[in-house]
Amino acid sequence: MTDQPVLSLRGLSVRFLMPGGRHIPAVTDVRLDVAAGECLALIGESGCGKSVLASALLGLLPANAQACGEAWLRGLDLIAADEGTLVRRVRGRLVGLVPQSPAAHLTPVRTVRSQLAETIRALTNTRDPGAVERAAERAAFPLDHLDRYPHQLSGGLAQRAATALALVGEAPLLLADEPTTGLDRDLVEHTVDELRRHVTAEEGRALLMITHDLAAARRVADRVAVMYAGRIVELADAAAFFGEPGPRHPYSQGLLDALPDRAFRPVPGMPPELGALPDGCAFAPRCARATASCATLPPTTGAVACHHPHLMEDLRA
Ligand SMILES: Nc1ncnc2c1ncn2[C@@H]1O[C@H](COP(=O)(O)OP(=O)(O)OP(=O)(O)O)[C@@H](O)[C@H]1O
Ligand code: NI
Repeated sequence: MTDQPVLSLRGLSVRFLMPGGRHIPAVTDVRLDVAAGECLALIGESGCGKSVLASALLGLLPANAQACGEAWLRGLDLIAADEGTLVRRVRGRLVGLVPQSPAAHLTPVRTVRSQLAETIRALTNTRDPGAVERAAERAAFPLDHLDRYPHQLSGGLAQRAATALALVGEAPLLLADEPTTGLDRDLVEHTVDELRRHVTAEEGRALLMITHDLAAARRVADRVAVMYAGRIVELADAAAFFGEPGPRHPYSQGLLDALPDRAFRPVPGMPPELGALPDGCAFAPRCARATASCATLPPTTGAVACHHPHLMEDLRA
């Protein structure tokens, strides 16, 4: 195995072109790496750009979107790839997508067996019927449910079917966008544990998990990337972030304080309109630590984009 990251994002930005020549910057200047065997959780409030980033990696942005920057995966820049390359090499093969809503992602009129068989044929050229059962077993999908239709599955089993499909191509990057939405707590834990199980350095696989669910992120992530208004404002080791010394960006602290088992105090105010961002720090209007210096964009020194992040010493005090 090499030390090369599985995924390297360099200056990745996506903006939407709107009528009247307006632009909406949904993702701005994202730089991060995900290593083999690593799970990176991408967190942040609704509308901050998480799913747009995921769509950019799969070449599935809407027509009015413009992506720039680079996203390297096994020597291929996903942002520069044309549609043919995306179909032949990327979707399912380099990037396995675990969808947000498996029920909607699965084809309603076909059984799980037939959908798995088709994906296996398409991605691996295998017609061996045993391959379907092996694929189901990998995702702990029960074999006696293979002949069911998606609507006959519980939420948890639909999620496992979707995971089985995502794993077929042996993709080095698993991309999970809110894989636990609508599942109850036990199933959340089971689902993220299952995903985690497939992410090993030996297999050279990495997981980028987009989630609102900080408890799920805490359970499986090695590192956390916090997104605010399209930018990554903090990149941190998960143990330090969720445990001691805690997050350093005031927004990250706000997210954790909002948890029911912590202060249960929501981040004050609302996320900004992406089409009307302030010139400086986008979080400043909601930030108790904001000063005049926040009228300029914060530097990204270290892994925190903030003019006055919490200092490690203060957090420990
Ligand atoms: N087709 C589009 N046209 C214009 N703007 C869009 C379009 N799709 C998304 N956006 C903008 O991109 C922003 C980010 O959306 P995105 O779906 O990535 O949010 P998210 O972080 O995934 O939120 P959630 O947690 O609710 O899924 C939205 O707030 C919206 O302003
Ligand atoms: Ni989303």
